[in-house]
Amino acid sequence: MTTTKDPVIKLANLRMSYGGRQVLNGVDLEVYPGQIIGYIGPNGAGKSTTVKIMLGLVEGYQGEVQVFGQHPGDGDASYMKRIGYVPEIAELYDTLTAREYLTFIGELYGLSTDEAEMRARRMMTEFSLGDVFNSRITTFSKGMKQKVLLISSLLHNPDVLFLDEPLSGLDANSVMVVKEMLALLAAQGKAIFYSSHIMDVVEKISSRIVLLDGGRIVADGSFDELKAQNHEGSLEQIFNQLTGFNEHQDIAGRLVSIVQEV
Ligand SMILES: Nc1ncnc2c1ncn2[C@@H]1O[C@H](COP(=O)(O)OP(=O)(O)OP(=O)(O)O)[C@@H](O)[C@H]1O
Repeated sequence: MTTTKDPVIKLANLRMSYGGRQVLNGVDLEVYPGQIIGYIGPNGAGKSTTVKIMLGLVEGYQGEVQVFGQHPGDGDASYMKRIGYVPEIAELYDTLTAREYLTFIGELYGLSTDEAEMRARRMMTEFSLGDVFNSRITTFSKGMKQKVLLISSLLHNPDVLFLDEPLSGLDANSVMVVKEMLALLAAQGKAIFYSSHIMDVVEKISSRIVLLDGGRIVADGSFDELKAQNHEGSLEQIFNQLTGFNEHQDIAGRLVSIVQEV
């Protein structure tokens, strides 16, 4: 992919092993402002590991990692203020109210208390959660917690967003709001790393799709480019083809047989 802008993220020959087992086998990737990267791959492909390395949460990798020209783990974490992160499994502080939690997160990202609280309140209201701003997060439904997480990743107006299954638990109306919001943010120059197993959403929202399999990038391009290269109709079919998976009917049949055995 060619562009005149500098990459916000650059990975070169990124490798990582856990206990002698290689989980990243040389990942090369440059991400540019305005891109929505659909970052996909089978379970265990290495998606979360890559993201955690970029966030400075995992060390011990080999190869080159640059985020806004900085190297994670070099002691200067100032680039983190330009990043928003929605993890797949979140450690929300359930005993706090949404106001307390979001104000705390906003302050961590360098906002004043008043600014963090005001921005959080306004975003909560837009997500129809204005009435529960002062309620404890422990009382929230899964979708409500997901909205709080999304808000927490956006409070400080980051330049790069890492989103892992960001639509998890959201109702159909909220899904439309978030998809539209991501498109608007990308149009303003934000780079968005969108990791999900929901292929039809990835297909629609991504300007570029990166498919990781076995710790390697096996496809990188727009959906139309991948379609032209693979002669398949949907991203789900391209995913199946590139990851060599064509056994879903056999496996489903065997599972149903087991279910029916008793
Ligand atoms: N802390 C760890 N210790 C040992 N192995 C790990 C650790 N974290 C991840 N792994 C292994 O690294 C491989 C890649 O894991 P990773 O979580 O990056 O995959 P993923 O692509 O995000 O998968 P999923 O789609 O299931 O979330 C897996 O085989 C996993 O078991």
